[in-house]
Amino acid sequence: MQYITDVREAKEIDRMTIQEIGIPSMVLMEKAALAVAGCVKSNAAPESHVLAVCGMGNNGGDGVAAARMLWEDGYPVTVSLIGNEENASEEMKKQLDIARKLGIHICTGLPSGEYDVILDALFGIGLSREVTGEFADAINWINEQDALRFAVDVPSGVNASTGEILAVAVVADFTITFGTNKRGIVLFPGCNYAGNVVVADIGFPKKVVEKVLPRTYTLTREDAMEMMPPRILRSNKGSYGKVLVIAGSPEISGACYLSAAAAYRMGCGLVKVFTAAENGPVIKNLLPEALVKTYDSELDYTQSLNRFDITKSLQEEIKWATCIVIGPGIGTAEPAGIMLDEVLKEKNKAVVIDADGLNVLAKKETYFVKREDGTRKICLPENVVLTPHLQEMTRLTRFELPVIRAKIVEQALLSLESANCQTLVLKDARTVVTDGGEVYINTIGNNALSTGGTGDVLSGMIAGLLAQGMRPTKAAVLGVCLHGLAAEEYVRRKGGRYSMMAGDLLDMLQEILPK
Ligand SMILES: NC(=O)C1=CN([C@@H]2O[C@H](COP(=O)(O)OP(=O)(O)OC[C@H]3O[C@@H](n4cnc5c(N)ncnc54)[C@H](OP(=O)(O)O)[C@@H]3O)[C@@H](O)[C@H]2O)[C@@H](O)CC1
Ligand SMILES: [K+]
Repeated sequence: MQYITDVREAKEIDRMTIQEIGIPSMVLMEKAALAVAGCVKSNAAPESHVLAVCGMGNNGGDGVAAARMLWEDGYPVTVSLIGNEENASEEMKKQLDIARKLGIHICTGLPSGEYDVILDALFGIGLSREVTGEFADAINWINEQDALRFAVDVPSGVNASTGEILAVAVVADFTITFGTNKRGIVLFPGCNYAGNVVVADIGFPKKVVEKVLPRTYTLTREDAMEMMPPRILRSNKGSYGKVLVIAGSPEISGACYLSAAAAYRMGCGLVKVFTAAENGPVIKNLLPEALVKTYDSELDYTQSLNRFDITKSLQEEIKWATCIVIGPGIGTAEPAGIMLDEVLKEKNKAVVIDADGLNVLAKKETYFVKREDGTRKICLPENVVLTPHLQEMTRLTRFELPVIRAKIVEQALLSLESANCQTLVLKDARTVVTDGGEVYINTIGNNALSTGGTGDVLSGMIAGLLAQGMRPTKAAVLGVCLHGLAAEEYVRRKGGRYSMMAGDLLDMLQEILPK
């Protein structure tokens, strides 16, 4: 597991390390600078002419120190100072003093001349507002140069918490970030500016990081493999749970197939599909391993007798199941709403609500608390997992799409508002999973996933894990991570991002899951 910090957490780790543990700020800075210089030496030619563009905070101090280390190693180096030196931080003043005593070339403002390497040390986690004036000019100039760009801690101009661009930002080839990865260079659009990210250990004590306990984390492939539920030596199909997939409508059959097949592929013992009668033969043909139960989609479900029948039939299946998926391809007609209400009466079995299940949910005021500004908080119990993409999220919460896009972690948390309620899987290029407490940001996967049906596969995968006894949030995190790994495996094996279809993920699961 890798912690990802926002600005507040990163500053708190700095503060505690310096003030409570007693490691001097200059020691941390020297180590940060060593990491930057090391990254330059590993990636740039030995004769490279280096320019360090430095602001007046400690990020600038890192830049001056790294420039000095490269200078000691024989690189021709220039330091360019942007901003008023009178406002420089104590550490920055000390670094400048050292560099001047050594005779390193320092200029005020942007230099003329050409450089092979530029260190971007204008702003790090101290960036506090939009970039304007000479700072914006410097960033634009840096981006125009034909040089390798190394960003110190964070590309200047990127909000290190949200990934937003504060007017303009450096487009780096490498970012050397200190101690922990930063949320702003994991999330879009910030990650597009960071290039290759190196997380450098500069000596923040583990104890401090654990005490600050960053809220956000990500997983590696190894972490995911370790989280997999165990396979028992003496087992049978009853040992790994039963998934009920309530999905499909007269017009759509593929979604419930993909979801059901994915649940099986994740290792659950039995899958039953509850679907419109029109889908019965299709599912039996595509997935003979699944049990199938159907309802008559042509009946009038405003009639209480028909409502009673479908509810009764569904109740039996809910009783049978270990966990339930509702929504893929289910449509928004009357039966979908009746079935969703029935499923949500279940408080002990895990329930995944996906796709049209979410659109139906969005129309039911009883599951939400309205705020004065018209937005809504989702109020469902902790056995529920919701898997909206951003558009579905706007329907659920009434948050505006650009706001969710810009602040995906904050908006996910705001929609739940308190810990230990339902799990939210907010799907995007960086999917966020949270139950209101910890936040997982998925960094695995690729844009091959941007195709119809991949969401149905995900809902089935999560259910497959839930059926094997995983807690909702853990199952959601692991499902998202494995879903990304399957897409990466496809690209690795087939060499392209264009051709993948959702069904290919099912085949890739066979490749990536533990043998
Ligand atoms: N603490 C430590 O010991 C360690 C810190 N480390 C390093 O320090 C970095 C954090 O340093 P930091 O806190 O000094 O902030 P930093 O990113 O340099 O920016 C602050 C400066 O920018 C200015 N400013 C802000 N926004 C602006 C804008 N839009 N436009 C114009 N000016 C703007 C702001 O000015 P002011 O807001 O006061 O006007 C101030 O001058 C961190 O990312 C890491 O690299 C490492 O060495 C490890 C040890
Ligand atoms: K920077």
